Amino acid sequence: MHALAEVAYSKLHIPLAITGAQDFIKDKDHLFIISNGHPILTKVTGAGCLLSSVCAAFLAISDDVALALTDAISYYGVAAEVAASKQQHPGSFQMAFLDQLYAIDGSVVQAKQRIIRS
Ligand SMILES: Nc1ncnc2c1ncn2[C@@H]1O[C@H](COP(=O)(O)OP(=O)(O)OP(=O)(O)O)[C@@H](O)[C@H]1O
Ligand SMILES: Cc1ncsc1CCO
Repeated sequence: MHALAEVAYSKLHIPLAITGAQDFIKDKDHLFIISNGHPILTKVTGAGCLLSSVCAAFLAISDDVALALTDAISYYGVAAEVAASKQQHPGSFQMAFLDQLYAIDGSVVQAKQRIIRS
């Protein structure tokens, strides 16, 4: 994935995000690697589509695409972790996740986010 991010950026020359167990955000100056989230997200249809919408919301209020994507994806992953600590089955998790996207604030995200900058 790290190599894919580098190759994709070298061809496209636009900021990009590749999501999965780890998330890679690449632009001209930065590579951010996020290790938040939870495997149960793969059991919920639309988790990637909803993340795209969350990214759009963060991008709408930021001048820096890579930083906005990093903030959006780490927030999303932290919300999933908190929700998964409360609900372990996909249907209940989906509701708990939506609740945590509403409930968590910046201090929770800052305390739990795992981001490597390189
Ligand atoms: N194994 C995992 N562990 C932790 N987080 C994960 C895992 N897999 C996906 N995620 C998280 O789930 C979210 C959605 O990413 P994912 O790569 O699953 O999207 P997608 O494949 O495009 O989704 P969709 O199935 O909706 O098309 C991201 O925030 C990502 O970090
Ligand atoms: C293809 C598709 N249809 C509903 S959700 C989804 C995946 C995007 O998250």
